[in-house]
Amino acid sequence: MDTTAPDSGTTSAGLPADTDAAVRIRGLRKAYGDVVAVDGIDLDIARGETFALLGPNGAGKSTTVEILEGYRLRSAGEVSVLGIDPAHGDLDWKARLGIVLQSATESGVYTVREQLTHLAGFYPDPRDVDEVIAAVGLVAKARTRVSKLSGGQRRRVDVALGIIGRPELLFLDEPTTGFDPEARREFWKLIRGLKAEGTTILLTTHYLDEAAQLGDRAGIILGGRLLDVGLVDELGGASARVPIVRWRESDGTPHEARTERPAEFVASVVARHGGEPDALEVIRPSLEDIYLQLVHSAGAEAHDDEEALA
Ligand SMILES: Nc1ncnc2c1ncn2[C@@H]1O[C@H](COP(=O)(O)OP(=O)(O)OP(=O)(O)O)[C@@H](O)[C@H]1O
Repeated sequence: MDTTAPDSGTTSAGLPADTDAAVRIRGLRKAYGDVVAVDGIDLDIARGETFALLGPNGAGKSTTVEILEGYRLRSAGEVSVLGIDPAHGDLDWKARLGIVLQSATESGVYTVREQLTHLAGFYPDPRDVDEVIAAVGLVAKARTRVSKLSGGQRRRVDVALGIIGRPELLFLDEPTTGFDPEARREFWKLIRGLKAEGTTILLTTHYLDEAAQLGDRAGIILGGRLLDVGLVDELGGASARVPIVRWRESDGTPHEARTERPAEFVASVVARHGGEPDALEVIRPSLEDIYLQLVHSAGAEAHDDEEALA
């Protein structure tokens, strides 16, 4: 499986300066005592790309992302983020990153505007505070203390804090948790705008529709390993995307068939029924369907291997 971005060269030794790659990861491993959280990941993320890192709870997403952000030290492997090893990233390097962590903002005594103005002061070329407040939909709350905001509104403050410094690379760790559906769509618009400006984005999310909406490519991580990486529209390969026809027989039994020729198949079901079958639908598997399929079959394989060893 090729997990590297299509336009970046690979090397066997070291991590040469690669102007196209915002993130380069080779053989990344992280163990917490006996727990191996990340178990040999290779991945490139190209500049300007939006990459969605997906996987179940405990798969190793946050550990990987925190190593890239310089918050955690790796056990082994090589990593380069904007050309710098995050284990040795200085303040200039940090100023080029935007980070929206999983946990929400705590500094509740300041207003939204005060907090953003304060943080903007640390960056060489920050965005306009009021523009950012408008972009995250908090104009009406700009003078409100963060402690008085709802959970979803605080999350919007987190996103605002993550983008105020005009980052080259933005890390979004489950950014829309707690957002109402309209706010999520507004957030997607904001992210598309950042992408259009050339921002590289690494997104982790449990909302597969969000990954499908925003991601150019996605990777599925399970047990600390990358199970699959590809263009969002191609993940899982062609076989995972074969249309599904569902209908109910006259005795009420539900049926499902996968076919490359759904129209022909439906015609045969209609002919057999002598009319419209109950609850007929033709669907193309969504990213969520494909994700669940991949994660379940990898889980089943791991279980079979364990049984064979027992
Ligand atoms: N500080 C820590 N000490 C010990 N084990 C840890 C620590 N942080 C994470 N782990 C373990 O490492 C594994 C990967 O955790 P990680 O937080 O990276 O997963 P995740 O994919 O981000 O999960 P989630 O979707 O729940 O956020 C888990 O088994 C977790 O229990």
